[in-house]
Amino acid sequence: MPASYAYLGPEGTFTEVALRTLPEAATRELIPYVSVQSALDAVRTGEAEAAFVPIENSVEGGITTTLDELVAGAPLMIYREVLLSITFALLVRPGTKLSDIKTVSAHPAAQPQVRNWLKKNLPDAHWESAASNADAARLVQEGQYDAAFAGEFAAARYGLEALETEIHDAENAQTRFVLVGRPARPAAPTGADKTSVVLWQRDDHPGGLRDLLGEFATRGINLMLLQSRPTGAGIGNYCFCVDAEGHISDRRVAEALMGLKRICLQVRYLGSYPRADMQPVEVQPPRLGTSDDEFVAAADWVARCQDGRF
Ligand SMILES: O=C(O)C(=O)Cc1ccccc1
Repeated sequence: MPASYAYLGPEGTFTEVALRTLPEAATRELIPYVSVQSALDAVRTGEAEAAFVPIENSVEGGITTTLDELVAGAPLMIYREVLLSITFALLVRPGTKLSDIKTVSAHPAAQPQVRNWLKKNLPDAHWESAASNADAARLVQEGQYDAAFAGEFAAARYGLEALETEIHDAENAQTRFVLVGRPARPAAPTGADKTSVVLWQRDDHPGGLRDLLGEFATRGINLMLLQSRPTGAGIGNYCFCVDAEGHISDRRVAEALMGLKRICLQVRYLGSYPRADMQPVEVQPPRLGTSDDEFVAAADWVARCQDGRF
């Protein structure tokens, strides 16, 4: 049996479409799971080699179920990311008219992307959350709901028709997906990489978050995501999910992680992987002293001082 990738199913999700854009997916068995949790569990138990799940969208931010799964439990690592532009179709059983629709369903992350359209076109329709957009389509096929927001491509799979297409409140809405596996040596740097970590503060004090962010700022590292998630230990207790430009093998990134390790209660490394947009990482101001060579030279100098060879 070939190694398998678990993904947020059932068949016909945006997740499946995004997964199939990865060359390595062609050589794996792709297995749909009913939820992000179950797909990631399959990785943790060794049932699947990796799982492919949505993690962030440009309209609403982080997909919290995915972030929370990565933050807690046995450590996992992000290997790859994919960006997909998203527009929704309104899928119904053949013959259904707009005026027949009393209930609509989709994944919760779809709601902020279709809210204005719904208000204008179906102001009285009742929203029912589904485990995924394709699952909403499946439930429409079964007769549980009247309409689903999903990819137009899901219509054929579930015997539905698209009453409307190209539904999107925000232009250029994109969703980011990640391939998650068990911890392993990160892939070699490409020059266009990002590094994901979760940070827990040691204590609550004024400027605490600034101290964490300062470890990146002083080394010229730009951030691409900062999302706080409750730790579950009471109101006001948060950890921070951070995506930073660069690879752990870049000296400035490694030094920032060392700085964070010293000042944080806990740091969870979630991986270094190529950016989907393949934009080369440019060191941000302060540029002075943030290149690999300068870190090496400075470390050499300290070693020579310690040796009395300066
Ligand atoms: O992949 C899907 O179809 C999902 O249900 C997740 C999702 C939700 C909203 C936008 C893109 C992907």
